[in-house]
Amino acid sequence: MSISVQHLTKRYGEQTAVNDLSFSVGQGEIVGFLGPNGAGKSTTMKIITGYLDADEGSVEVMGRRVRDNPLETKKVIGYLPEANPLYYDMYVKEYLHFIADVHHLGKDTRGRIDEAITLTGLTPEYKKTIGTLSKGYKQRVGLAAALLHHPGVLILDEPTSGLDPNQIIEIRELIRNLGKNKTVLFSSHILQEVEALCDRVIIINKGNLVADARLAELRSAGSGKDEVTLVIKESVPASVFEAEPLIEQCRMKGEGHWTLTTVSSTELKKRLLELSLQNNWNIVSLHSESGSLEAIFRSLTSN
Ligand SMILES: Nc1ncnc2c1ncn2[C@@H]1O[C@H](COP(=O)(O)OP(=O)(O)OP(=O)(O)O)[C@@H](O)[C@H]1O
Repeated sequence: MSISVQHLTKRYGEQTAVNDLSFSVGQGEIVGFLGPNGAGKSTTMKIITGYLDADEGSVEVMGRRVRDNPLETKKVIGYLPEANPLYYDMYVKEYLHFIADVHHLGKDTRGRIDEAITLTGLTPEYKKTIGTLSKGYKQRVGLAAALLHHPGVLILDEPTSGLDPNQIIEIRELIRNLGKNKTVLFSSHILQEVEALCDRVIIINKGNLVADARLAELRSAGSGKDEVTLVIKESVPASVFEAEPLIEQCRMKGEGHWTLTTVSSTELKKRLLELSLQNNWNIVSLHSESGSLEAIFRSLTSN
């Protein structure tokens, strides 16, 4: 196993941020680490990378126990923290030199920097100071810094957060390429991204593991529940849907925009058409989806 997390618990004062969490990631896997805000993802990643100590449990990365060998483990891990701390006054190459020195890369420094710049697509921008780069390029600098020492494991905390759609696609491609010969654990709130990049997901909620499965397994496990999206021009109270036996859960996503969970989308759509006739609703759209990652994520993390 590249990463093995065993019974990890981390408390901040009274709050348990990570609770008896266990999972492992095999060599060469790209695994998505999901959970709502505050679920404990960053805390777990900081413990895996040796930047934070756990209260209980243990972590091994490529056979090294993180707590016993923090320096040794840092050599095999490339970490992109959520905040991506960078020195904005430094030139890109200057910063990468600084990181290379931290890793004692010695005579390999130049070659490694050029390689990381090429790999992360920084070539057109590397002559600038970091502070003048766009957010997407700053993220590439963080990734280049994480790659310099040729780590076998990459831990990326929300690598595409705050980027525009083009940058998201570019960074995603980059992660996909890096994942060809590295183990990658990355956190994200973008479920399509997770679907595009990985076969397996680990989902936590309030510090607890709620799913650790291949996407295909999750989808078939969740396929007993369908989601129907109804958009109507009229504004109606939730009680209209709550009174319907076919509807297990209703959520308003916007004025007249409803997401309804049911065991039978076919039956529910028929019923919604009846309701729209009875109440003179103007339907803008009515469609269903079964076993979407979004629906599964919500059902696992909604308490
Ligand atoms: N240094 C700290 N001191 C006290 N509480 C903390 C600290 N760091 C995190 N927490 C709390 O621990 C919980 C888990 O936080 P964490 O940042 O690990 O969640 P997350 O899943 O990464 O969230 P997000 O998706 O919003 O980044 C949160 O309730 C957070 O407020």
